[in-house]
Amino acid sequence: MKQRLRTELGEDVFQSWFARVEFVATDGLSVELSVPTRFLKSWIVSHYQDKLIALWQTEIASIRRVEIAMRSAVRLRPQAVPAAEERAVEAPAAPRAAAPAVAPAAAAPQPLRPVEAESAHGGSPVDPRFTFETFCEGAANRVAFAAAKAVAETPAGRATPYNPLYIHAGVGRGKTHLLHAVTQAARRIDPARRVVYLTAEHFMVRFVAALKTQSTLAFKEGLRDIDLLLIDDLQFLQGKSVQQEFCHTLNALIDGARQVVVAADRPAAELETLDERVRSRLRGGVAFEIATPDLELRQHIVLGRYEAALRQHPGLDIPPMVLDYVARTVVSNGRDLEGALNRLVAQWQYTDQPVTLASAEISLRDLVGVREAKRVRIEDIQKAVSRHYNVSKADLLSSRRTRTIVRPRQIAMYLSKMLTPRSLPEIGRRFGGRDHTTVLHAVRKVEELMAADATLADEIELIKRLIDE
Ligand SMILES: Nc1ncnc2c1ncn2[C@@H]1O[C@H](COP(=O)(O)OP(=O)(O)OP(=O)(O)O)[C@@H](O)[C@H]1O
Repeated sequence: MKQRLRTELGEDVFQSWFARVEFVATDGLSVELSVPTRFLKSWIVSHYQDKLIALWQTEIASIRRVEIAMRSAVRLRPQAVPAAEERAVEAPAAPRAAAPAVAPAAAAPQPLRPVEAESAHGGSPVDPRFTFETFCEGAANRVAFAAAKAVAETPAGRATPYNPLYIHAGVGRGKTHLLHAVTQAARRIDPARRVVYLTAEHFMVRFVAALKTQSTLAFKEGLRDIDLLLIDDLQFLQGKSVQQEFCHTLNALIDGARQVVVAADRPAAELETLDERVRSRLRGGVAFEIATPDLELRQHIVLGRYEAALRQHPGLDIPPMVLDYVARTVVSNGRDLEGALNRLVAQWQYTDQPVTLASAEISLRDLVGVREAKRVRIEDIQKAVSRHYNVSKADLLSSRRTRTIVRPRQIAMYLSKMLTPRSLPEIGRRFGGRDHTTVLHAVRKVEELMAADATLADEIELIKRLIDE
């Protein structure tokens, strides 16, 4: 993989950013890599995440995410990473390199620590910088924010009326930030309250480990004996037995008036691979969406980040006009805003050139105006294709082999593979229980036809547009 990166990116870029990246593990869905410094992590995440995913997918098609951990943050490390030490490894001898690298989150004026390692409560690590104080409130997240605060402030042994509280939003809009904030505030307000924050992946890993060591009873009891359980990235909870166990845990906690908070990237009803019992239990609670940030919230986030960066680099100088430009043009989410600011700080830090509107325009080219892609569902594709070709959805899913139906069906399968993250077997299931090889054949066939027939290619483009609308 390193060799491919080197070829794709060139020796210089590879040496600057990837020479010290190490492979840690993969579970087929995500790949974990590690890097030695926070800055390197933030840089790779904001600049190369998609490229890494695409490269890994050429090796393992099911890969959906690449996660980058800091090597030293994986294990318990009680005190701050000395920023200067980070810089010493990081900085390609540059005029402003004496200043510390910008933190990826809106740091409060406190010593920066790496993500808190596995907590004493046995949960996943939480980032000490993700607090209510560093979370910017706005129209997009006001209700979720208020509900999250109410959860944190509710005394042990009681639950809010939002139980489970289900928070959903597209990438980078602050779900994890909010869950970490609840976790930390709840522990601070009442240290006796048993609070456990777990990513769905961590939940799975624990469960599988408990199965291996035949300690599932201890695992179950451990989870049912807590006051507040927060589960992040629920969309990654895979596997029948693990979902059943999660369902039992949900039932036991909610029925016992213990609070549960769940975050995911889409509404519960759309978590198609999730056990129906879990979905229905989640629907029994209250769901709030965090919407895309409006201009006011984006300005707020940019200023919060800038102030945090200023505390680290007292000489930092990014003109207000440029900050405003970032807030006005990077419209997708908090993560991209953070990435944009990190880039400008790095530009200031390493180039010795003033940050101007013109230079910002160049360095933020790929972030400007990017809107979050609409999540497309297989049903939307089936609907658009049946409308366009005037065949019924039942025909698309049927085993009829008439040419007028086979072609639209193949096109619908092709679009499902192109526009959704669903796997070939799953698409097959959603098209009347077909085998994954049938879907693969459809994808190849449509690609072949499109290459030979420009009219068909245009037609498919048109259907895509209809789906987007
Ligand atoms: N309202 C906000 N105020 C301050 N920071 C924010 C806000 N929204 C997002 N961010 C910042 O953007 C970054 C991404 O947020 P976070 O990781 O919480 O997103 P997420 O919704 O969990 O995304 P994903 O689903 O990709 O994990 C974080 O650094 C977070 O601090």
